Amino acid sequence: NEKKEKSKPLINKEFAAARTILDEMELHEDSWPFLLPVDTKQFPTYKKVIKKPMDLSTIRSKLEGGSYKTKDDFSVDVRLIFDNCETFNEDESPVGRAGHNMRAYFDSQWADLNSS
Ligand SMILES: Cc1ncccc1N[C@@H](C)c1ccc2c(c1)OCCO2
Repeated sequence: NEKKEKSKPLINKEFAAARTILDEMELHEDSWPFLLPVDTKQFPTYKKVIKKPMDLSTIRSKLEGGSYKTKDDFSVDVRLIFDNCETFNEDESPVGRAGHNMRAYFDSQWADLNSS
């Protein structure tokens, strides 16, 4: 029977690439809704509706803290931000639009990284 494939450690090149994409996303003008965890006192229904909250500061802590074993683990958390955004926000709202813009930006950066 197949030995379970252990996930590879996030090698330095992958770590550096993920960090660069994260740096760029934090600087994007549309990142403001995603910089910090959603304040559940400000949005009391958020915790009930969104089962796995995620934001850029949490991803930063996980990346710097070695929580991601592969660059794809990192991308799963990034996409979770935008999926949560679509669940909770109207497409035509400021936050909804920002989420679509940020997802498109990430997808483009991610494609470049994976084509290089
Ligand atoms: C990504 C997201 N999804 C659902 C709800 C909130 C948020 N973001 C917060 C930062 C946020 C986004 C927009 C805001 C705000 C806070 O506070 C008041 C005015 O508008």
